[in-house]
Amino acid sequence: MALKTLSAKTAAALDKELMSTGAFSLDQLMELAGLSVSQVVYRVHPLNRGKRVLVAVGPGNNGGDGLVAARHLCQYGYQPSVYYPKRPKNDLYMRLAKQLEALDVPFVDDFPTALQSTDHVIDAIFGFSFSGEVREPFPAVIQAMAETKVPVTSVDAPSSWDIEAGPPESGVGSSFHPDVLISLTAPKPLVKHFRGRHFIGGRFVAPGIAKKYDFDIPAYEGIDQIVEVGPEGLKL
Ligand SMILES: NC(=O)C1=CN([C@@H]2O[C@H](COP(=O)(O)OP(=O)(O)OC[C@H]3O[C@@H](n4cnc5c(N)ncnc54)[C@H](OP(=O)(O)O)[C@@H]3O)[C@@H](O)[C@H]2O)[C@@H](O)CC1
Ligand SMILES: [K+]
Repeated sequence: MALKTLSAKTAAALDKELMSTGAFSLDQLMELAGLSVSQVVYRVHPLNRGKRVLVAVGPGNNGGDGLVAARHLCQYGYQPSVYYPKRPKNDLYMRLAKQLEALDVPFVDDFPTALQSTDHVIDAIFGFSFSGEVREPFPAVIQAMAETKVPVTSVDAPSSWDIEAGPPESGVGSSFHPDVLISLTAPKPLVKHFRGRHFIGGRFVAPGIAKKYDFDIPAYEGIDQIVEVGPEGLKL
């Protein structure tokens, strides 16, 4: 049986609820989301496969998850570098960037060049609030991720895919098929077009909230922040 999915609209409503009646702060949710992303990378790409991880960071909370993941990966012994071309002047994102600077994590300006000397990529450009055509400077970044042979892990959604409909039929993103996807709290409808390794993360949802929004909390084991599920979100 396939796991239930959350539309973009429902995912945004759930996010709001977690931070209102759920009493979480955004920092808390992002920390746990980013921690789960770092655990996926550790699972699919252990240190002995190469320590260099390039993180593509977008302007919203999906990007914030990427910044948090970069920090945890650095603490695990990886050598992350961060491409972060659009930096909103928002206290939370500025603090996350500063925490990386304190760890001497390099920020790179040229994504396609950085891609030539990395072992793994994290796509934290857009999540459930993405819509429309990809705007500058991201089309070339998405294209580079589509063409590279380096494995790519996408956070919550393959960036440029429509949250409901999946990959665009033509143009930017139409040939972007990441190797790994981590869906946060629950898969989005686009997952039916995804054929790689699929994980669920974001171990912070109370059963009452999952019931209200009609999705399943996966069976996390032990101290894991992630659960691997099968193609299309089928339970393994
Ligand atoms: N509850 C959970 O599970 C949690 C979820 N979390 C994470 O939050 C993510 C959702 O974050 P989010 O709502 O901030 O939006 P996100 O997807 O990062 O993108 C918005 C940015 O992209 C931009 N943009 C949009 N379209 C564009 C285009 N065509 N071309 C170019 N730019 C475009 C848009 O720009 P704007 O339209 O405002 O100009 C805005 O700046 C979610 O997927 C998950 O990863 C965790 O952090 C916490 C717990
Ligand atoms: K993404």
